[in-house]
Amino acid sequence: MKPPPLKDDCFALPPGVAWTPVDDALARLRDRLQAVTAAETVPLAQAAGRFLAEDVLAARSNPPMPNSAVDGYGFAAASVGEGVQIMPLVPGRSAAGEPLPGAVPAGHAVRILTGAVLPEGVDTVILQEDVTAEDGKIAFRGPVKPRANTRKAGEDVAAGDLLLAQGTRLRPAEIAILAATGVHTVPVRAPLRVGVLSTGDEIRAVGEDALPHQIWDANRPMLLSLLQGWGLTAVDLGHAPDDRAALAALLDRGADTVDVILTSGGASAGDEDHVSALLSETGTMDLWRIAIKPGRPLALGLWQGVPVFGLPGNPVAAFVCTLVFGAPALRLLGGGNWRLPVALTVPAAFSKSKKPGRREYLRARLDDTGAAEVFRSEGSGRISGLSWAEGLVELPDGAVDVAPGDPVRYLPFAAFG
Ligand SMILES: Nc1nc2c(c(=O)[nH]1)N[C@H]1C(S)=C(S)[C@@H](COP(=O)(O)OP(=O)(O)OC[C@H]3O[C@@H](n4cnc5c(N)ncnc54)[C@H](O)[C@@H]3O)O[C@H]1N2
Ligand code: MOO
Repeated sequence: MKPPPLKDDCFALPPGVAWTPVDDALARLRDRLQAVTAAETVPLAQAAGRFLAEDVLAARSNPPMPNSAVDGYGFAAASVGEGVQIMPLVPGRSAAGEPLPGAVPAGHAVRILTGAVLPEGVDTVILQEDVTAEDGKIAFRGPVKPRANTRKAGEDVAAGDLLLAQGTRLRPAEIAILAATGVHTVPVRAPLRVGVLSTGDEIRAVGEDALPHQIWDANRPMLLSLLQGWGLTAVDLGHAPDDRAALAALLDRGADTVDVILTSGGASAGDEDHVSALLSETGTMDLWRIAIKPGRPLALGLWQGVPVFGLPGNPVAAFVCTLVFGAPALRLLGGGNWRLPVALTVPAAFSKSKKPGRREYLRARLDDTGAAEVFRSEGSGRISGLSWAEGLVELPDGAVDVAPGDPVRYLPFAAFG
């Protein structure tokens, strides 16, 4: 079942807006985007990493019956007083998977193992370390706390409880709770297919020969591997020269095979910026001039109903825009909940005087003391700095003077996606 398509004007900005603050751009993406992938039911073994297409209720309680949390002896707390207690043991035992048939009479105890169902007449368990067992009897010191060392039926989750909400990503912990509560097939979204293409006459594909005025395509392999790391289906759509027909053909191919397209290069308004030009022709394009550094030009549009993120060509800008805007947007498009990365507040290991007007993302990593150091250059073509970095320092939209020791927001790369 395929959800309805996105609206033609989903990326429209209010008229007269010049520089869109990052938070406004994010709010707009959150409001305008929705799941575009089909819902399907898959066995739990194939559900890891997927987003739930519907709320899921627990099919059974966890645990299903009251059981023992320890290896020891079970009895009714009501039979236990203060001081030394001696209790006869009933024959047999209750083990996990092998419950004791029948009841344990008042004043009697039963051998019980971790995970075993509490037999009728047992509500409390004493640790075997606290007991002397001899000649079919046990001795221990009272009082005991009623229900000690036991787990109530449904104390974790009760049958019929809302287990996981629509849009939840199924991580190992979610897989475990689904398995434990008897939900063995799950309604999930199909994996989001994201196509990546590069543009520009200067670009040569990895493995091709490059003349001195040509450069190898760094963005496409970078973005494809970033998307794969996020558990998305990354599809290589190739490279288009600065030629509108060739680019249109690649976009057509993308529209037939993927759910979202990321392009890099040609996003601004230069003579050869065909991504923005083509998307403008379809009438669905909005060039978002976002108050962000790096990554100012971000062209957003629909190509035959498929959302296109026209990323800037500079590799650092393409990477940062994919993290800042792509990660939450792709999550929504794939059926997930809106989620922004959680920043750590850490001391700065650098100084910087920042002008007002746009939010800045600096390539950064934490030093031995946990302070954020930043790459020596802010050049948007300096790919080596991305490799040096392990995250980004986010400086606010307004002016700020950062001195060593001042708190700054640090976003580890792992916090995105
Ligand atoms: N007059 C202005 N010029 C530029 C502005 C501006 O505001 N006014 N902004 C600059 C900034 S900032 C960026 S970022 C770029 C973005 O422009 P495009 O998206 O049109 O990118 P291109 O011009 O196609 O490429 C920019 C740069 O990146 C290199 N590149 C492109 N694709 C790849 C690739 N796949 N792998 C590696 N490197 C790539 C390309 O060769 C250029 O050097 O515009 C600025 N100009
Ligand atoms: O997007 Mo540009 O590379 O901001 O610096």
